[in-house]
Amino acid sequence: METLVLKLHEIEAVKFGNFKLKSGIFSPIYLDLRVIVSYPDVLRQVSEAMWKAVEGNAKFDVTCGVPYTALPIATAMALDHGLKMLMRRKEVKEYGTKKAIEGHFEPGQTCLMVDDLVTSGMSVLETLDALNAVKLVCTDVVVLIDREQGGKENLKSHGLNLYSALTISEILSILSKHGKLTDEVVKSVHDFIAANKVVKPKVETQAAPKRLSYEEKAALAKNEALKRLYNTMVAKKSNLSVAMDVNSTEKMLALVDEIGPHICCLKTHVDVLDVWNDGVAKSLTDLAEKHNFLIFEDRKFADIGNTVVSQYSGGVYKISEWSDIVNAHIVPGPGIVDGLKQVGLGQNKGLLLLAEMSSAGTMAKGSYTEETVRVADENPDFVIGFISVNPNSWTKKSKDRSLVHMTPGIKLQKGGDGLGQQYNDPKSAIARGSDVLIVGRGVYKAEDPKSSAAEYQKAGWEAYLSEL
Ligand SMILES: O=c1ccn([C@@H]2O[C@H](COP(=O)(O)O)[C@@H](O)[C@H]2O)c(=O)[nH]1
Repeated sequence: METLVLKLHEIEAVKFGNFKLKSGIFSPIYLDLRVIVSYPDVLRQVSEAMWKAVEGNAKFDVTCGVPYTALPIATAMALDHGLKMLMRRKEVKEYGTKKAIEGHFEPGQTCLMVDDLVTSGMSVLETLDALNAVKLVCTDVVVLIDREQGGKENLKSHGLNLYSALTISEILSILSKHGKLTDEVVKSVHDFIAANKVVKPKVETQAAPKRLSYEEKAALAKNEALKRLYNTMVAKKSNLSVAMDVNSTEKMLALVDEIGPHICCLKTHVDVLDVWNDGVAKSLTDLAEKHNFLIFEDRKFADIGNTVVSQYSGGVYKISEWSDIVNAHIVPGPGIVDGLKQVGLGQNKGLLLLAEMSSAGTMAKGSYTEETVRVADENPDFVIGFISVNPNSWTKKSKDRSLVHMTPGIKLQKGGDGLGQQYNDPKSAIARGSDVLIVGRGVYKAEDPKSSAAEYQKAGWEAYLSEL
């Protein structure tokens, strides 16, 4: 440790003088660990010293560097000890994945936070918030230097154990022993530290808002179809919606009868069927009654208000007569919601807005997704929720916690279909804030669609219960 401290002093990562801090106060010591990236031997010694401080004390699945100074340190530690590492973004991008935490992990895994130094613990607590928001569990933090200004106590009060390779007192005593500091400087630093203890960090952690149960959402719901959906989910212990995208009407009806007991909602694409008439519509609504599920026609309306009125209520399909839920893009502007509402509200129907899509390269993201929240908030009587993929990353902007998130692109095995579809497994989708999982080929193309529906029902429901 002596060699490391002398080296840190030599490269001016630890400096003594009279330094104006961000807070405006003057400090006789200044720590600038950013410079160690220019000294690979020091970087390795630092990461090794930190590893020794935490090794055997903390149990964890992954590590996460606190941006920015600690990122190279965490990387060195990960490389030398074969640790899985995550990175926190300070600025969440408006494009791409919009992830605050980069890297692969599973919700519920434990994460060791890696920082360069701790004063009050504020930056660690900000990272803790970001990690907790994606359901990572954190109990331990490792730093190179504890400034002994109250950070350890503050972190403890948030349930975090702090491990440090060095304290300011140890640095002072090593440098003084080697004649690098006068007694006067040592005393001024001790006095400064004692006089500048930070008892409580100014930023309190924001616990991730508790997820509402389906019963709680039902109680808040302002729309009849939405209330019915949640009540059905609770009664059947199912958050599964099957997308029955087969072309044969006969096969569709037979399969729906088989899987009916396992679903809360059937999703249809009426325009892919080979036969459609009032009799088929009647068979479908009879099955919905027999097995107690709602019907969601995935029509994805995208026209002006006047046109969608006809598309929803008229034509060959007369969608409003047999479906409980439809969906729409907001590309045309709010007039599309007004048009659909004119038809559906009086008949207790509900509308989902396509906030995100599961397909690669989707344009439904960023400010477009956020605009759907605004449109939903303006129509609480008719808009019942969203087609979404990663709702936890943007729903904080919504006032209405009753809204439902229905997520397509679900399969027990992650992957794609070669045509842009991107699959997530039920557990990760629910952890990202989804309420209803939409499964198509995973069920209707399975060897035994009924068993497959039962399997997805169980996986989805267990994932939901584990989040409460
Ligand atoms: O973003 C979206 C919106 C809708 N879908 C529809 O969901 C199903 C998914 O079927 P799989 O066979 O499970 O891929 C299908 O009806 C799509 O039209 C979607 O996938 N993504």
